[in-house]
Amino acid sequence: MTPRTPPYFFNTDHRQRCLEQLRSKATGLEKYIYLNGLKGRDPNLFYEVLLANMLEIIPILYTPTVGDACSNYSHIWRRPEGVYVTIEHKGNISQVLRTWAAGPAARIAVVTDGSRILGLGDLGANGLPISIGKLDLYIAGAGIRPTTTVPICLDLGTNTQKFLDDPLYLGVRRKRPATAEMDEFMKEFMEAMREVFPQLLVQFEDFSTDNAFRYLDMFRSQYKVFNDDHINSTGAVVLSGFINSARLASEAAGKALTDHRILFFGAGSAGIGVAKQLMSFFMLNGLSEEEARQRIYTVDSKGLITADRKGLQEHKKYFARTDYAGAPLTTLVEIIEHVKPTALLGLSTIRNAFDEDVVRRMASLNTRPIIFPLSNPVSLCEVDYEDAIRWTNGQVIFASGSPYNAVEHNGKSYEPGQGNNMYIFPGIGLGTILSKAKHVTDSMVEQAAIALANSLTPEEKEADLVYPRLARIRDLSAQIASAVIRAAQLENVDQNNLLRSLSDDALLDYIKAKQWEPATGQARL
Ligand SMILES: O=C([O-])CC(=O)C(=O)O
Ligand SMILES: [Mg+2]
Repeated sequence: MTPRTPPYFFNTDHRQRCLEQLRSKATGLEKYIYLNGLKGRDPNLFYEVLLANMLEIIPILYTPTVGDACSNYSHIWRRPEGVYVTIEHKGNISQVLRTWAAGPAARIAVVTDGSRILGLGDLGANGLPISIGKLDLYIAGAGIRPTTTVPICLDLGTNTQKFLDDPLYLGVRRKRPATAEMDEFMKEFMEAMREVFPQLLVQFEDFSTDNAFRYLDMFRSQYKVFNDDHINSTGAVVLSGFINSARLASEAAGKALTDHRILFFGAGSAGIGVAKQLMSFFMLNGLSEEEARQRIYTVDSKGLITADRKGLQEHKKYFARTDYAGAPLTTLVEIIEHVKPTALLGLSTIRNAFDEDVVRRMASLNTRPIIFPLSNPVSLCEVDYEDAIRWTNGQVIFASGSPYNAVEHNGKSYEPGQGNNMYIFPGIGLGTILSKAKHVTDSMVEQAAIALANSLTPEEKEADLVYPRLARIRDLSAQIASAVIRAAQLENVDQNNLLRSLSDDALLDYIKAKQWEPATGQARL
């Protein structure tokens, strides 16, 4: 028998009680566990509390605390809350997927193989919370119905010995398979996904970078799929923040937008992927591809990447400089002196790589230096916001991958930007779902970035922000979705003709009307 709701429930606000319980927890991880329990007990209430308190709760369910949740998942695990497809399921993957209740109603899956969770490396089966956290953002941020979401972790083993030795490790106790075996698994997986969830959009998340590129290439024209990391969403979100930052910096310096020079610290496929996306900034401002390429410099652990370096990896060749022939430039300060960048972007996962010397050099070269330390979570960030503000006397235009609080400096309050893909992927997903697009194209991603850049309110511009306030994420997601839908229509990949006949205003209203809301406390009782 279900116990009766106690009478006091009716005249007190249980959401307030939940918040108090949440706030009583001492650590981020405890807060995560509390929220997870709440979601298990009463999902509707969980989403009500989340929607009303997004700024407080998103950093717990998502970056940075989700990083701790993943690292410790085998130890904090309470109940099944997603699909594990393991390497041992090969041959039977569709049967495993059928165990998820959504079935044909499913619209969106976030799929990780746990091999590169944030900047934390190979976490194996502990990666599932990243899929769950992203889907909670789809639900809260874009208004996707919770019952149509599918969090998936592909458990193919892990190469992290610590987990293989952990008696409580949740995953399959083996090393990761060779490429050919994994490719076969992925092909069966994608085919099974289509069979079981015919309307599904798949977001690949935190695959190790080589695989991220390979699987996107392999599946993109066949299935509805995109990559949330540097290849698609992160590139788009950085492009968007850069468009607004460059405007602020150019206004302050009285220089043309095309004069910017961007230095990328970190030339893994993340750095190179974002660099390629940032070329659109210059091309949107009228430069040729070659001119755009010339405005980008890349740095790896050996220093400035030049074309004459022996044994240069393939993915680093495109941006390798041919205009420098001196002795190799190895320290970041030296490189900054040589390049004179207007913007410094970090995708290195090296904590504090942008030290005082580096930041002060950037400030001495630029009235308003653009500094984006993008590595996640905070423990891997290249520079803390407070330091960047102090060392530039408040002049820095800053966006980090992980969230920072506002900072007081000389009696003034400064707000950081968060250049995190969470601004973009909910809108890309919503637009793709509503337009019933067959594929997610580059142009849909680029238009999402431009829509985000254009979404600043006069008040946000006045406050010098480069990203809109996260509290508006539902509205932002609707605007982004609208741009994504129009791009899908232009490329003829959409399959919802009704939307073609709508004016822009009517389309926005249509999108907003589709956004799911949890029932309010009163309505549920
Ligand atoms: O999850 C985040 O905060 C951003 C992201 O996709 C990553 O760092 O891989
Ligand atoms: Mg990611």
